[in-house]
Amino acid sequence: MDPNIIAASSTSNIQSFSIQFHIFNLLSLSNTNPLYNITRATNSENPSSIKPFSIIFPQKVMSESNIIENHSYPPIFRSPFNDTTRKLDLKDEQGEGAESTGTLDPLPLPLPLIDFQCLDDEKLDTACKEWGIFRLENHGVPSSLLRQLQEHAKTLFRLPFEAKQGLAKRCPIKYFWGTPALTSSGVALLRTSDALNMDWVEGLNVPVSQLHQHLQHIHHDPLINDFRDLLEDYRGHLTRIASTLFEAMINNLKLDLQQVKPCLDESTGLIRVYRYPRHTINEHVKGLHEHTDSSIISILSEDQVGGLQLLKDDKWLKVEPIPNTLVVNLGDMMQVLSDDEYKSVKHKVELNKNKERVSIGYFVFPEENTLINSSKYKPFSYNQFRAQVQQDIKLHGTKIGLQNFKLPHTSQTV
Ligand SMILES: O=C(O)CCC(=O)C(=O)O
Ligand SMILES: [Fe+2]
Repeated sequence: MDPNIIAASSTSNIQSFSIQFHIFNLLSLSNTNPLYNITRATNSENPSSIKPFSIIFPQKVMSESNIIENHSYPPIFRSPFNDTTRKLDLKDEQGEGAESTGTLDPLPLPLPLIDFQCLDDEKLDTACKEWGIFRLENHGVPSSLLRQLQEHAKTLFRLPFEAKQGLAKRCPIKYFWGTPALTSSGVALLRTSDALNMDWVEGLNVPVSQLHQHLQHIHHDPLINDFRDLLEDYRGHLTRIASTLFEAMINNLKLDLQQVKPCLDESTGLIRVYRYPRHTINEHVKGLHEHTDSSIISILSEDQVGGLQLLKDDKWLKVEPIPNTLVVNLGDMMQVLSDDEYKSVKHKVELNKNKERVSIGYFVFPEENTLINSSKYKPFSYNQFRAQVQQDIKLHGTKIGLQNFKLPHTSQTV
């Protein structure tokens, strides 16, 4: 057994008593019932199975910040409290788990670097064809804005889980966890209770059109007001960046900009703020499982922890975080628009063993009812595509995506 593990239920253990007392005090600061918070964690999906406070607590994660972090996580992510994860821990002890974030720890490979101030069309075209993802520098988003967004996001994520779940009322910022696949009202589409198959991520979903509508409302929590203002500022920058990149790509593809303009509809923009918990279990647990984005363009800013990986030539490659740069990837809709010349890149997020990670994604889509024409796919609207994806997730637990729309004579995928 791991020597760092103690039984917190042992009353003779002075250290464990002081930890219980400390947790009690910390959680009493919030409006939630601290005992409820702790005991409920024994079975997150079934609150009726509340058990007394009797947990195994690894000493190495006992700092104050860890305790705050733990009670802010969705219960199933609080690994020391969780039966499922104990089973997984045992696998680790038996050598089946891995110390690293994957059995094959991929090498970092520099992404193509695009200078937004002097856009090089040829370089951009090659990056879109060969990679479907690139790094953007000199994008004009102030580093102070990126820093403030990260700081505010971290503060919000550290709120108790129950407080985050209550965010929804009269607020465009909605909390989710366990899957980023949401209905248009922001509710999780399908969340498995299986720890191995869920996405170990929690997030805030912000449709930018709603951000606009709520700008005049004063939320009772100044933290939310400030965060909303920062997001609005960020939205302005990202719509500018997305539309400039889109125009350059359309130009490179020799398409008629006027005709395809509705394929980038600013009002469809979504901002997703994610927190990935630290890695505590084994390499099978993912922050986000392998997927492609459904968007036209996705733009990511991240802290310095890292975890994003992309599939290139059948190999997983690590994306290294570089301060003040953005990572841009193309989504399924851009692949269709380009007749498969550009790639909707497969990617995933691995968890870090020691640190949690915060990233902020911006996703923009075609106008809902515009038909997207391509020689490789039957014509469809983004509305139809999204409905199909949602149906596939409900029926098969996973997105099938573009394969559903491919014309028979072009079954080769990129
Ligand atoms: O957090 C990240 O690095 C990636 C997020 C992502 O892939 C997504 O939201 O689709
Ligand atoms: Fe993604």
